[in-house]
Amino acid sequence: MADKEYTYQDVAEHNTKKDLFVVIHDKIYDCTKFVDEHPGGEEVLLDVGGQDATEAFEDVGHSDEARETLEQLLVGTLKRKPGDPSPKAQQSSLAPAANTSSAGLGTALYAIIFIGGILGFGAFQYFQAQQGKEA
Ligand code: HEM
Repeated sequence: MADKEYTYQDVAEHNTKKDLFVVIHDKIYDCTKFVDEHPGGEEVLLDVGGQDATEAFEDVGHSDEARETLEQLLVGTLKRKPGDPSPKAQQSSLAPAANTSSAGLGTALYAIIFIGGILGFGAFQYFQAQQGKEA
């Protein structure tokens, strides 16, 4: 059932609280059972019912747990037809991950430079002390 293909027109028919599909990253999710449980409220889900909710979903910065929940709601993939809206926020799904990892690298680099500085300073002090002894 999860590999069923839906067009935008098919998805658009599922836009009520009793029958609620959303499109996120070109996958179709059936939120009907989830709508009452959504920590962000039913209103926001109903707003994007039957439509592409990629941007709305990503803008909130949902947790990994939310993404796991999402996978359980998967019912199919989007079948694009000419003239359909273009994919939304495709890159932005990658951007936060890329940013996080580069931020992590940045911190590590600072740590290495900092430790390197301390080691260098220690060596310098040691060197000076040795020279002092010789003189
Ligand atoms: C079917 C898709 C969705 C799932 C599975 C889902 C799941 C969740 C989960 C588990 C949370 C709790 C916080 C977290 O773990 O990140 C959450 C919070 C939230 N969600 Fe969603 N969500 C979905 C779609 C949406 C959409 C389309 C919107 C539209 C704006 C939205 C708006 C919010 C907001 C505003 C919160 C924050 C609530 C708060 O912290 O008070 N969600 N969602």
